[in-house]
Amino acid sequence: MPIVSLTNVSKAYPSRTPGDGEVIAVDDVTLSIEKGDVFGIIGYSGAGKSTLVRLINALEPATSGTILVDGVDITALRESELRKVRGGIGMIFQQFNLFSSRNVRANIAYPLTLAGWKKPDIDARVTELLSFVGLSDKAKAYPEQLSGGQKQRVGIARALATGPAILLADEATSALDPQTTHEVLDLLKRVNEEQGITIVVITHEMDVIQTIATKVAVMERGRVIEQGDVFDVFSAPQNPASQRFVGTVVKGVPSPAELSVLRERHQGRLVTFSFRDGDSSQAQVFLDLAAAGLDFELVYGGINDIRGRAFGHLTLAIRGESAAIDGALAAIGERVHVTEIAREEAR
Ligand SMILES: Nc1ncnc2c1ncn2[C@@H]1O[C@H](COP(=O)(O)OP(=O)(O)OP(=O)(O)O)[C@@H](O)[C@H]1O
Repeated sequence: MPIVSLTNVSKAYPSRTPGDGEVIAVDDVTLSIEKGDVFGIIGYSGAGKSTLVRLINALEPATSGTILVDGVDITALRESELRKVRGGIGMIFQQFNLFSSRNVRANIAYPLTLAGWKKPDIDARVTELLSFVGLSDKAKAYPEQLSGGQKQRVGIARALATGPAILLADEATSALDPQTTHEVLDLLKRVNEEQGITIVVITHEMDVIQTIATKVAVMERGRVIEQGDVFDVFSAPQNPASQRFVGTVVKGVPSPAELSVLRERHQGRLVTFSFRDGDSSQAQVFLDLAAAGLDFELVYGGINDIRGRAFGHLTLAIRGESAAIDGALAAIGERVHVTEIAREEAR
């Protein structure tokens, strides 16, 4: 059973511009998140990601549709019952949202105090969490004495304090440098793998998804335009908007500017071969082209790794008789994805 499931969920807000009608922030979204997933939600600013998370978190009511969290329809609950649902969901934020007047230990203890835990139990739990996030030596420090990465570790410890089943991360690494981002992502991976917590990651940073997510949903103008296994969406995105996103992080696909440079420098037809693990080997492609009597050179390429599975793109400039090229590409196209990105131009 999914831990979170949305069916035809929409959320409309009155527009911030008076007299301007409504903004449909989330538009007819259906998705399910399985227990143990690291589920990424990506999309440009304004796509509706934060609104979607506020709906899952029961911070806002949906305008229509059904939202099940752990099998409970939260759209039908009263405020007192919603509070219980929120207790099972931890949240971390881009700006960390720590209390600057409290030290690290007191920040992490805060939700436990709210939940009515006894002092010795709080102390033991906070000590355990400090060790899990690697900040045992910072218990007495104040947020302003910490680096961004350390602050987010405190945020994670605080979010985990009451033992939630789900952790929502809203742009949790967007304020961090790349090295610190990777340390925080490693910690989130441990939260998922060692504690079995389902994580929902909202981000506009594709490499965050590539590093930790198992599933991904791409949002555009309130809608989910593509969703699936990260490997599938990244290695063969179907929707043009997802292709644009994925193109920003996937190695091996020339950008339009790079393509015109390639076009300038190399004669022949420029063809990209896209490989996914299990497909026919790159060597076989070269052998097939050679067997067809074609002349070719490798002009662009790259291999990507997503959680141990590889895919890649190689662009070749192929020269020879047009019919021979067409025949070879048709035969190779039976086994690997072939995209002709530029034909020979008259020079
Ligand atoms: N309280 C609100 N009142 C009116 N409009 C809102 C409100 N909250 C969000 N919106 C609008 O809904 C749309 C989706 O916003 P949302 O913040 O969910 O997008 P996002 O993908 O999270 O973007 P960002 O990354 O910039 O936060 C935007 O057009 C936004 O202006």
